Amino acid sequence: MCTGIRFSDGQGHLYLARNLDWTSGYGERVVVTPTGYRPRSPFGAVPEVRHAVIGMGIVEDGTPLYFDCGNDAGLAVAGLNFPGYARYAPGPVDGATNVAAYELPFWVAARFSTVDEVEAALRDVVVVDRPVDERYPSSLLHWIIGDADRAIVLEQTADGLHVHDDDVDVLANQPGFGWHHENLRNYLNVSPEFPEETVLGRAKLAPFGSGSHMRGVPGDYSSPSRFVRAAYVHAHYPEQASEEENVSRAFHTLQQVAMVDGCAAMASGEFERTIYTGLFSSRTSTYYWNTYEDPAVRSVALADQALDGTEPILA
Ligand SMILES: C[C@H](CCC(=O)NCCS(=O)(=O)O)[C@H]1CC[C@H]2[C@@H]3[C@H](O)C[C@@H]4C[C@H](O)CC[C@]4(C)[C@H]3C[C@H](O)[C@]12C
Repeated sequence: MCTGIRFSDGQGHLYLARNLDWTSGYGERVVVTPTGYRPRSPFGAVPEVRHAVIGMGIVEDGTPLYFDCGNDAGLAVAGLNFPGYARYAPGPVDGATNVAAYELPFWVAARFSTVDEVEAALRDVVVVDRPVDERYPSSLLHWIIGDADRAIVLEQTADGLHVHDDDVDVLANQPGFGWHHENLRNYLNVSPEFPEETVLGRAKLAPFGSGSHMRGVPGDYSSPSRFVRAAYVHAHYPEQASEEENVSRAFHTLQQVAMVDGCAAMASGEFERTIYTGLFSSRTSTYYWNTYEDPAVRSVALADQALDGTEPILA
């Protein structure tokens, strides 16, 4: 499973981070796409690269396939599994902006600067089931898209394309965002406060300690539970000022919903684990990540790459 979060430092910078939870990786690396790259966009949705893009992904036959990425304008996006709900058009629709499912993150980051711009462009968009090749059929995803001000969630289901205002800045997997948001109303009782001593019959009861009012925040790895837990931790994390503090914030928050080997099997019997945690910071246009095997955080800054090239760079 996967979980994504968006936040800001209060100084106009975006941080968008995600866990990628799966049984194994795809050989993903940090991929930088320079503005000189000429996209082979199947329906012409990405005619050019207006903004240099950095994120985690693979490069298939010269085409960058991003799992999550950000751009030099401070906009970022992450794709999370949405099986059972995501439904793409079987082919391009006349008069629409047809975006192949695999290029959706790239379409966002290469073309736009703000969530407002993406939201306006989405009015004409149809997400199309056009795989990049036979090796990689379209993945069934939904997407969180964020800038320094806000986040939206994009879901294309049987009844069309939906854009949700993500006012909790969190996304997990199934079911849809609307369900997850409504479900938060089951958790109005949880808070970070230290509980008052209480009286039950003739007994005076004191709390066991701090965190007692968090009782009820679900601890399991299911998507609804991760959504609630991430929303709780994320909403209560105090705003941070420096880049280092915000990087620390992202990794600590996502650690709360990270999957540990051996705990949650898929139908195949293989266990899911957090393959990597990735973070895009618009303050420094840097991608930070760590992996299940190596928890040390590494980083690649866009500014250190040759941004005048014509091919995606495996950084
Ligand atoms: C498996 C990843 C999602 C992880 C996740 O959300 N798991 C949830 C598990 S569960 O259902 O809720 O049980 C997704 C996220 C981004 C996806 C990749 C990106 O979309 C880029 C390409 C797109 C190609 O069509 C398929 C390969 C691929 C390289 C995708 C493989 C895979 O589907 C990825 C890596």
